This record gives sequence, structure tokens and C-alpha cells, in this order.
Amino acid sequence: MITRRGLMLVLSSPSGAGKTSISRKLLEREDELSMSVSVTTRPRRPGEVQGRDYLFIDPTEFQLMANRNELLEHAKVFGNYYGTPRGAVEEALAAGKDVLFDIDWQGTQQLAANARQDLVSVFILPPSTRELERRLRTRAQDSEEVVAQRMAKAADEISHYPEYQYIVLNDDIAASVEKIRAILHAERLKRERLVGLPDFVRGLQDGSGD
Ligand SMILES: Nc1nc2c(ncn2[C@@H]2O[C@H](COP(=O)(O)OP(=O)(O)O)[C@@H](O)[C@H]2O)c(=O)[nH]1
Ligand SMILES: Nc1ncnc2c1ncn2[C@@H]1O[C@H](COP(=O)(O)OP(=O)(O)O)[C@@H](O)[C@H]1O
Repeated sequence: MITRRGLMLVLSSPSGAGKTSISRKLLEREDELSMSVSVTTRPRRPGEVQGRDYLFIDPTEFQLMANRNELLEHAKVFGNYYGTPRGAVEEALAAGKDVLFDIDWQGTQQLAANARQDLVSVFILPPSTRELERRLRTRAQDSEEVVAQRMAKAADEISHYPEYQYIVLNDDIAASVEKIRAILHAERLKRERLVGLPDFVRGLQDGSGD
């Protein structure tokens, strides 16, 4: 029969453009998609749950994981370390499940270097700079200084958009979620991801397939 390899769906954007909100809604609607929960040395925000939003760890532990090659990719973002634990991702992909990543351009480049054929990358743009700043403020979980730091970095992050396969402008969140679902559904049908296809087709051609 035909089965398929799981794919890695990566969402990147400047901070505040909506990756986290979009990811939550995608996970509610897509059964065969699971979130890659990153490790980070950043302090936990109010409302964030250990093990759901991130695994919050200290820098020594992070270094140990990196040294033991337990991270699929890792990077320093806004002065903190972030990384993707390797085990959960590899298990999901082997079982033919798709994995969703909320990671930055540095992490995306590392995944592309190691597994380009399994990667589907989406860059999310905010409708305007003004709206990006409004979203960062209304999230109201970061200090004024952190908001300013993230705004200062936004142009830098946005400059990496040409490295992504798909672009979604996140104006209306429900529409953005549907666009990313459409990308996911089409990518699942890519010939290259299908396992057992040549045998199946041979059966059709020689009449042995029933
Ligand atoms: N490379 C990499 N980047 C990550 C990882 N986890 C989160 N990030 C990125 O780190 C940046 C900061 O994330 P976060 O502190 O949650 O802030 P937010 O994006 O403003 O909610 C974002 O660009 C995330 O996509 C990871 O495991 N690896
Ligand atoms: N399309 C949208 N329209 C209006 N507000 C949005 C939209 N998408 C996200 N937001 C809001 O913007 C803020 C930042 O979104 P979030 O998902 O935390 O961004 P990111 O994970 O990219 O930093 C949150 O308060 C969220 O509710």
C-alpha cells in the first residue's frame, strides 16, 4: 500500500506576527500534526506552561543537551538559547506524522541543511509595522524594553523571507490558519513523500494489484 513520510512544517516570523496563535489553532484542527516543543533558557511568561509552550531549562542543561547531540537545531535569539529536542521529532516522522515548528530563520537553515526534502517552510508577515507593534503590546507579557528589543529585530528577521517556500500575510487569523492548512494538505500529496508508490503503480500496470 501507499504510505507517506511525515513532514516538518516550519513557521517563522518576526516576534508578534502571530506564529503562536496560528500554531494553536492548526493543532486543534489537524489530528496528524504535533508540535515540536522547544527547550529554552528564556524566562517563562505569565500563562506559559512548562512542557506545553516550552521546556524551560537553565543554560548548563542546554549546553549539556547540545553537547550530547540531543538537539536537532539550536540558536541564540534575543540573548536566550532555543533548541529543538531531536527524539520527539524523529519518532513522529518515523510514524508518518507531521511535526509543526515555531523556530527562527537560523533553526530553519539548520533543518534545511539536514533534511531539506522533509521540510515545508512558511514565513508569516504582519500587515504593517504599526500592527506588529500593537500586537506585541497587546500581548502584554513583555516589558517595554523587551518589546523595543523585538521591534528593533523585526526588520532583521523579515529580511530572511526569501529563504522560505511560502508566505502568509497574517491579517485575519482564521484565514491565515486556512491558508496554512491548504499548504499542509497539498504538501502531503507530494509524490516524493509517498512510500510504496512505484510498487503500487506497477501493480496497476501489470494488473496484479487488486
Ligand atoms: N532556532 C530556534 N528558534 C526558536 C526555537 N523555539 C523558538 N524559537 C524562536 O525564538 C524566537 C523567540 O521566541 P519567543 O521567546 O517564544 O518569543 P515570541 O516569538 O515573541 O513569542 C521566535 O522567533 C521563535 O520562533 C527553537 O527551538 N529553535
Ligand atoms: N491576525 C491577527 N489579528 C490580530 N491579532 C493577532 C493576529 N494574530 C495574532 N494576534 C495577536 O498578536 C499577539 C502576538 O501573537 P503571537 O501569536 O504571540 O505571535 P508570535 O508567536 O509570532 O510572537 C497576540 O496577542 C495575538 O493574540
